Amino acid sequence: MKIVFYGAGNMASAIFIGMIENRVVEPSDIYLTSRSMQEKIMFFKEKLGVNVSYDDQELLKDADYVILASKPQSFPAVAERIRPYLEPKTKVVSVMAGTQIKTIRRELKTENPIARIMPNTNAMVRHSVNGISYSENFTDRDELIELMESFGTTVTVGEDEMHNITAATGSGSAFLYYIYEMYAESLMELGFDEEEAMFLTRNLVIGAGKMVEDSELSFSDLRKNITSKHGTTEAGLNALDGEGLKKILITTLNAAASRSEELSQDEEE
Ligand SMILES: NC(=O)C1=CN([C@@H]2O[C@H](COP(=O)(O)OP(=O)(O)OC[C@H]3O[C@@H](n4cnc5c(N)ncnc54)[C@H](O)[C@@H]3O)[C@@H](O)[C@H]2O)C=CC1
Ligand SMILES: O=C(O)[C@@H]1CCC=N1
Repeated sequence: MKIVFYGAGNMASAIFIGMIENRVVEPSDIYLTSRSMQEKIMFFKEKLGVNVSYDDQELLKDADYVILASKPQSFPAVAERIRPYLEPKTKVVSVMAGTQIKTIRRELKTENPIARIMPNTNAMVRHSVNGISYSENFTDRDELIELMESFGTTVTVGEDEMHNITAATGSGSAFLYYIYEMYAESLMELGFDEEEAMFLTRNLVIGAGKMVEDSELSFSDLRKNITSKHGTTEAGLNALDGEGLKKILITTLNAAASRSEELSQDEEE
């Protein structure tokens, strides 16, 4: 198998590290390239044993998959590199938020099968949620799904649903991290020093995550098990509801999904 990544940043590295650690590919199956010779990419070569090249012809020769893992704004430059050497057998897989299949087809000037995936950086710990949608001619889907399930779970969606998946799970962990960040800062307001606030928050989050993983209870039942009548938790939850937490989250998710739609419209102009 030959899998070529254009881009070796946060998302690409979470994917290829996930695939290698879970042994669905050999490090020698992975080929990386980036915009410039970067220390980071050489680190991956030395640490993991993956291939690194800046020769597009060599990279794309006999490739089974090419993974588009740059920012959407860099895609025209990436497409220029790929276009001359893309072989008919190579399946194109994009992780770029908001870049539509028809745009990828147009920029690459190709009829090759194209899939869009929307993973998240939890791929590093095998817990990415991967939205996936395909061009009609992407018929051989099982192999791609197997590759993706090595670093998480896969949900097949229509391309128009990608905006919501991008908001919900592509960006979603950043929203949760931000809440943890704000929680730690709020503990400092309560009187803990920074080290204590980070220690307490980190262990709280790890413990809650493990409870979600191990327990069969719903989020709501887990919460209710902590909430005594007229107790401290109830007082805190009432305050949280009073501030309109759900409304804040709906606004957050709508903003992210709308930005994904905007990105897909920008490219049509
Ligand atoms: N970071 C995340 O959590 C997620 C990111 N994505 C998508 O993944 C893509 C990459 O995001 P990140 O990894 O966070 O960005 P990043 O900035 O960490 O990495 C971007 C990579 O693209 C490379 N690149 C730029 N121009 C290039 C060119 N002309 N030729 C070859 N490589 C080139 C850069 O050298 C770099 O390695 C974005 O399109 C984003 O929408 C999707 C899901 C989650
Ligand atoms: O912020 C972004 O645009 C990318 C897409 C999903 C997560 N990160």
